[in-house]
Amino acid sequence: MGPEGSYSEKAAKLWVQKNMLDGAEIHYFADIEDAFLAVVQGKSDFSVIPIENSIEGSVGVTLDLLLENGAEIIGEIVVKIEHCLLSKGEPEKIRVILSHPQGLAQCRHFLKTNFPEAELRSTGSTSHAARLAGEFEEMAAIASPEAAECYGLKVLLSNVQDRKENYTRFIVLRASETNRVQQVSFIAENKSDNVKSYSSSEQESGHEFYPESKIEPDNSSLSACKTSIIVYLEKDRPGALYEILGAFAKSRINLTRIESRPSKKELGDYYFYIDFEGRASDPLIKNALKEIKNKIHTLKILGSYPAFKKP
Ligand SMILES: O=C(O)C(=O)C[C@]1(C(=O)O)C=C[C@@H](O)C=C1
Repeated sequence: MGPEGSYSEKAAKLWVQKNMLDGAEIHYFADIEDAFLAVVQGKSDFSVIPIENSIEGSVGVTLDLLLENGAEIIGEIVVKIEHCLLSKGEPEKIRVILSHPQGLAQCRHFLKTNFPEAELRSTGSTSHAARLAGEFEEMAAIASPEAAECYGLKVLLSNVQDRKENYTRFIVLRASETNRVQQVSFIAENKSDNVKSYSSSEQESGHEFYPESKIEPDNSSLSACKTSIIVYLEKDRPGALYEILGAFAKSRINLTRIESRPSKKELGDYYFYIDFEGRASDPLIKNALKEIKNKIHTLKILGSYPAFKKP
C-alpha cells in the first residue's frame, strides 16, 4: 500500500531485507484491496498487507479478501507503529485531520481530547493522508515520521496513538498454487527465446517468480512456524467450536489467535480465523485437521509460514 512513506512500505522493505531478495522492486497500490488483488492477478509476486493491530484489532477487509481469493500466506512481519501529527502549518490552524481508518482509530482518544472540533477524514493509507496534508495548511495527517520527510511536513507531535505500545502485523501473500501455475505458463507463452517480452499489459513489469527455495521457512521446530486457517461450521450447534478447539488441544497444538468474522449471510453466522503453531504438512497437524474436517462445512488452509521473530 502506497504511496511512499506508508507503514506497509516499511513492512515490505523489512521482509525483502530479511529474505535477502536483493533487487526486489516495490510497487505501490492505492488501498488494501488493490494491493491484495495485485498478487492474485499476477501484477506482483508478493503482496504485503496489514491484518491486525495491537490497539484496534483485526483489519476486516483483509480477513474478507483472504476468504474470497486464492492467495497463500507465506510470511508475517510485525512493525512498531509510532504515529505522529504532521502538518505544513501550525497546530492552531488545523481544521481537518486525515489518516487511514486504522490510524484514526488508534488515536481516537488523542484526537477527541486535543482536536474536538476538527473534521476527521479517512484516506486509503497514512502516507496518502500525509501527501494531501502537504497541500493545505489547515490539514494535518496522522502518519509516520518517514511520511513527514517524504512530503515536506513538520512533525507537530510524536507518538500520538492512544497506547505507547502499538504494533501492526502484516502478512506476506503470493498467489495460490493454481493461480501461480497459470501465471507462469502465461509468462512462458509470451516470452521469446532470449528476449524478455510480455505482450499483455497485465504483465507490464515483465517479472518472473522468485524461486520458492529462497523463501522456504526454517521448519526446524514446530513453534518456528505458524499455520492460518478459516473454518465455517454452517450449522450452529452446541459444542461445535469446542470440538474443533478440542482437536487442537488434544494434540497439544498451540493456538496463537482466533477471530470471528460475519459470514454476511445472516446475523450471528460466522467464519472463524484460526492461527496455530506448526506446519500444515506436519503429521500431528494433518491429523488434527483431518479430525475437524468431519465436524465442519468448510476448511480453508491459508498457508504455513515462519513465525515473526524480533530482530
Ligand atoms: O496506511 C498505512 O500506512 C498502512 O500501511 C496501513 C495501516 C493499516 O491498515 O493498519 C498499517 C499500519 C497502521 O496500523 C495504520 C495503517
